[in-house]
Amino acid sequence: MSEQRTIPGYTLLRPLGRGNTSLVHLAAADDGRFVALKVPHEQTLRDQEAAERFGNEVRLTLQFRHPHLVQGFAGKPFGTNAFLALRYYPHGDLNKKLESLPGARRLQEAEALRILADVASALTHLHHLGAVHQDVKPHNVYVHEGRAALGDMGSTYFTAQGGKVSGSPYYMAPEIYHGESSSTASDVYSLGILMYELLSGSRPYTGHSYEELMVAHLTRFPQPLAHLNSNVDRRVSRLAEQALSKRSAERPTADELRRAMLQALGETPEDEVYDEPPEPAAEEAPPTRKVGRHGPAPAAEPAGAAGPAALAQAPEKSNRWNPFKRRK
Ligand SMILES: Nc1ncnc2c1ncn2[C@@H]1O[C@H](COP(=O)(O)OP(=O)(O)OP(=O)(O)O)[C@@H](O)[C@H]1O
Repeated sequence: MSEQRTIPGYTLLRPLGRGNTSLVHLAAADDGRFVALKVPHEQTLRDQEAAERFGNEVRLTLQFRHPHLVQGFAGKPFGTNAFLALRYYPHGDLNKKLESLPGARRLQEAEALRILADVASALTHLHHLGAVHQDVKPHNVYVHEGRAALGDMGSTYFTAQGGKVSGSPYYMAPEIYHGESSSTASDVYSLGILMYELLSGSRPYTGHSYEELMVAHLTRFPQPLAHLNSNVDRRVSRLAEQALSKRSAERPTADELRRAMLQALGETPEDEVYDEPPEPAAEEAPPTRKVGRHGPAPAAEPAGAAGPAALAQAPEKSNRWNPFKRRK
């Protein structure tokens, strides 16, 4: 069973949680460090699209460095020993935290603003690098001592290179429901939903099915945040509403949201500092594929294309591995 696999260099201590793609264990690395060790399910390794998604998460998590992105220490993108060693968050993800709150899923105002500012900071960084996260939601936010980090790079892609459109129905922007490309503005929409959720205690759009949620995102308008929580800073409330604009061009940037949240916390926002040069442009920029976890099934892999096993053998800098490159 995948759950029993051993990963050289780590001692598995106990399971932390199970997702669709992987089982996550608390593990001790040989250097003594505790990590959250993600090990893909056997099923994930057998399914080409799922395996590539895991490989994508490993590569990008190890590539990005930012105080508000979950840090990756080591990993192997493909093969039977595939894994990803991440910074361990003892309290788990933000969704768990919200579920454990008595009564409404509502945090203290300052705590919510700090988490949101940190997530906006992570998105500002990714967007600066030309990347779109595509899965901003409480399940993918980790909090320790009041500070948040955004995780799960499985669906992340560089816009210059294209990627599969994806998202989670409660947080997905109207253009994605329409089958259009995602963009940095789609991440801002998801962040807008998260702002509503954390600052009002409930999501702006609910539904019992994908279709109900789609209708809500495409046709309804949320109540002003200030009506749901009169304590919310006016500018934050207005920007949250703008972040949920049906038209992506009318949404603010992640950096505008970050600045507004910090100002609401009584701070003077500083510019984000970028140590990392932006990713060099791809030699070829294929159009975004309009498929994904919530879209139509992707086209079958043509014979002869490099599969996960072949890609696992590829050297780090080889042109053979590029999760965003369109396979002909
Ligand atoms: N760095 C971490 N520290 C502590 N717990 C973690 C960490 N990463 C993941 N977990 C826990 O493990 C569980 C599964 O993680 P996650 O949802 O990322 O799995 P996944 O299978 O990769 O995701 P998906 O379901 O989106 O494919 C979650 O409940 C989460 O709380």
